Amino acid sequence: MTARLIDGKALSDTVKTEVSKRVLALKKQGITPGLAVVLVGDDPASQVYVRNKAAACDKAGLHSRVIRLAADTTEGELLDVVQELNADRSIHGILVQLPLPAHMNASLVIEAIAADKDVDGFHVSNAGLLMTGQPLFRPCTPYGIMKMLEAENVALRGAEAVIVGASNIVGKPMAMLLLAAGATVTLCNSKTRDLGAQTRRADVLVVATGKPGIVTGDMIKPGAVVIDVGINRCADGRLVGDVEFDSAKTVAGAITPVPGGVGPMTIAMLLVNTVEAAERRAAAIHI
Ligand SMILES: Nc1nc2c(c(=O)[nH]1)N[C@@H](CN(C=O)c1ccc(C(=O)N[C@@H](CCC(=O)O)C(=O)O)cc1)CN2
Repeated sequence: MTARLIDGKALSDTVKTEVSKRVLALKKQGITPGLAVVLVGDDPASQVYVRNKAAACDKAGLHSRVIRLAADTTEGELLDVVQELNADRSIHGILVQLPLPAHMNASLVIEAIAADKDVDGFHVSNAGLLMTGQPLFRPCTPYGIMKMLEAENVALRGAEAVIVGASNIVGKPMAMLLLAAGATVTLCNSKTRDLGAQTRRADVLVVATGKPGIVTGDMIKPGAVVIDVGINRCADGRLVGDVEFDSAKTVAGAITPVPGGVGPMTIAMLLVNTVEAAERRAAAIHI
């Protein structure tokens, strides 16, 4: 058996085309959705992601503003930039690219972003709204995964969903979205005993640990849908996921590739959240 490939690149193009139609409708009302991306330091991967976010905005007709700050910027200086963006009417969405340099408290910075511009969905009030089933912004990676599962017609009601990795930006919000869709959710972490015993129960398996090859084919239930969130660069320059692709594809029913799976969907859903923020503001003006 060879698993069906879930093409995140193709689906992200479809989502971005939908976004550009919504942007056009807003422009007819005199509103151009604006996204501000703040990058602190010179992490090479973050630079690529930020460039790709700005390019995706330009292509879909959104206004983007990238603010690049030196690695030795103080937390206070960064908080001042965030406050300026909170007050800027041309900006509907703000994100601070993670990871931040070690001398900064990421939670403090995220909490400084106005919750109604927090298009990453990381602010505590947005995490709370998601947890209580009234999401304002769904975090982009889990939101993109839900879109992929929907596009693949994966039945989630009553399904066993196992998530490996309990981060605030992927694992925990993923658990909330799958739970809301009716799945029975198991959230594994680095202390989980006998990880394979958990993953082998999964109809839907999401792996987001940053550990290349942590899940191998023998840890997957035959026919399962496997979503690989990991993006790890090997010494030879190749990108690999957290799932050992060659052994997994012989067992899974469907699997996301790396690259070309979850990553492109993260950026597409960021555009969706930004347009939603602009639409909400437009609706508030017209009430
Ligand atoms: N503020 C945020 N920081 C980070 C987030 C986030 O959602 N918000 N997620 C990740 C990084 N990330 C977006 O920022 C991201 C990662 C990967 C991709 C992507 O398209 N990957 C490509 C491969 C790209 C490459 O060549 O390196 C793929 O998988 O096909 C997009 C966005 C951490 N930080």
